[in-house]
Amino acid sequence: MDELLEVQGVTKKFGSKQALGNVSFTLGAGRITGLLGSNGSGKSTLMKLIAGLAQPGSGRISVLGVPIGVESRKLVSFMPDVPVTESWMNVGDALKFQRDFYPDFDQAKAQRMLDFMNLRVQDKVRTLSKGMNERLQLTLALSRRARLYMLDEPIGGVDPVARTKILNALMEFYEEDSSILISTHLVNDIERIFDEVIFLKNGEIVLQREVEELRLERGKSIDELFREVFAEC
Ligand SMILES: Nc1ncnc2c1ncn2[C@@H]1O[C@H](COP(=O)(O)OP(=O)(O)OP(=O)(O)O)[C@@H](O)[C@H]1O
Repeated sequence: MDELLEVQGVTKKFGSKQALGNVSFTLGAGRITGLLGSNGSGKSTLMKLIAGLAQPGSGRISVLGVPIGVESRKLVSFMPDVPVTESWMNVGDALKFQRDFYPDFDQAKAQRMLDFMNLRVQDKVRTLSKGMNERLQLTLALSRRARLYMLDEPIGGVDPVARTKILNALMEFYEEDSSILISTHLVNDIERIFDEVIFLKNGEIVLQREVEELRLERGKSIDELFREVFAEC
C-alpha cells in the first residue's frame, strides 16, 4: 500500500445541491498538497468526509487502506475552518482537552509550538486575536502524531504577517513521513509550500499535478493558473 489517502468515486449532496460529484484522487506520503477552489467548490465538505465527520452519498475513502471510521480517525488530524476550542478556555485548557481526547497528542511538541507561536498557556481563548487563534488551532492539530493532517483555510482572514508566521510554523513542525492537505483560496501566499495541487471546481476535480511540473509546463505561478481556472466563479 503506497497511497496514504485514497478517495474513489465520492459524491455528496445536501438536499438537491450536489456538493461533490464523483471525486477520485490519491495522495502519497510525505507530501504537502494544496486543495484549491473558490468559495463553495466543496473543499470543506471533502475534508469533513475524509475526517469521518460526515458520510458520502456514494464512493469509498481510505487512509493507509483503513476505511473511514473510528480507526481512520487515529491516522487523521483535522483543523476545521471553525475553532475547536470553547470561549471559556485558556490555551492550557485547550491543550488539555486535546490531550484527553487524543492519546497521540505530543505535549512536548505542543509546548515547542506554543513558544514558536508566542502563545502562553494562561492566555484566554476569547481574548486572542483571529491570527493568534489560528495559531492555537494549528498547534492543536499539528501536535497530534498523525499520518495525514488536514487544515481547512489555516490562513483565512489573517493579515500577511500572521500568514507568514503560520506558514513558517507549518514548515518547522511538519513531520516528513506524514502528509498535509491544505485547503485555501489565498493561493499566492501559500503556494511556495506545496508539492502538489488539486483544483476543485463545482465539486469536481479539474486538475491534480505536481507544482514544479505545472510551473514549468505552463510558465505561470499556481496563483495565476488558479485565477484563470476560477475566473468566472
Ligand atoms: N451542511 C450543509 N447544508 C447545505 N449545504 C451545504 C452544507 N455544507 C455545504 N453545503 C453546500 O455545499 C457546497 C460546498 O460547500 P463547502 O463548504 O464544502 O465549500 P468550500 O469550498 O469549503 O467553500 P468556502 O471556501 O467558502 O469555505 C456549497 O454550495 C455549500 O453551500
